[in-house]
Amino acid sequence: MKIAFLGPHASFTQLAAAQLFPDDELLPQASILDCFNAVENGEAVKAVVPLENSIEGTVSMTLDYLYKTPSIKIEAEAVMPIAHHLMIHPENSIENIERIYSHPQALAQSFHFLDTHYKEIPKQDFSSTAAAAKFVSENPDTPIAAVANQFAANLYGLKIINRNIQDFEQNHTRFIIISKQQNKYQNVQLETLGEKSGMLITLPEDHPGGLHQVLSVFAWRKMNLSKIESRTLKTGLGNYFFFINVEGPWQEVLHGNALQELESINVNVDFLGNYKEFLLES
Ligand SMILES: O=C(O)C(=O)C[C@]1(C(=O)O)C=C[C@@H](O)C=C1
Repeated sequence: MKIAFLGPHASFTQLAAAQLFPDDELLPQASILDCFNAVENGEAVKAVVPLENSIEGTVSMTLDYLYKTPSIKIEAEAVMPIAHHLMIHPENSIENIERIYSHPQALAQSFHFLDTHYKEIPKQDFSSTAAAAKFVSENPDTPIAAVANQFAANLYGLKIINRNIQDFEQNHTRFIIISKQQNKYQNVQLETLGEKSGMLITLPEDHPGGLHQVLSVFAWRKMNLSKIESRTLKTGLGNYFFFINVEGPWQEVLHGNALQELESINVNVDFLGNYKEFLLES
């Protein structure tokens, strides 16, 4: 089976995908959008993409494409510890470094470290941590560094200058498996952390108590929400959709009726699936 992931090789997303799909063919993609497109056009059956980080919060691109591509659902979540290292080409010296490249999430997760120790050096966004490491390895004559993981340093032959530069010790990223089927991904080798449902909700129009009405549908059924995040609809300031997680197994009648009740008050619901959350190794 073909599994797309945000590449290139040695990205954090690949480390997650390799643990979730050890026997499948992993297809590196240049961006999160390309991962969604690969699933949408059938080039890959599933994809692994980042959804949320414990320091930096939601990966907004993933949320946006979940909203924009209603045919794509979630099969599982997987949480992985994240450790960032600053690395250079072994022929270079850190004293000469003029620019630090990485994925915006990684630069943000290491912001205070980089600001304290390398304040004067400009930081530049790259499509992934691994792409930044690869670029550094391919340009030995350019005085640049990358923030990436240990596997990227090994694969691209880079020298680690500073280890574990993430600003908080507890740094975890939540990845999701997306696909067009509403299959339940199972894996008895991995530790299961829990079960939840994901949905995207759009309110009909702005009116007093609109969100309260939605929340009350969950509240009186004792459906526990573990996440609610608003994201701009891009149709004008103040227009949002909501990503909601409901904890626990899906109960057809009770929970199914909740969705019907939401639709009866003209709330648009895109149910993304009921799925398990797994724990991965770093
Ligand atoms: O750049 C990578 O290596 C990725 O896999 C992306 C990503 C992200 O978007 O959150 C994944 C995990 C880390 O949080 C940093 C970057």
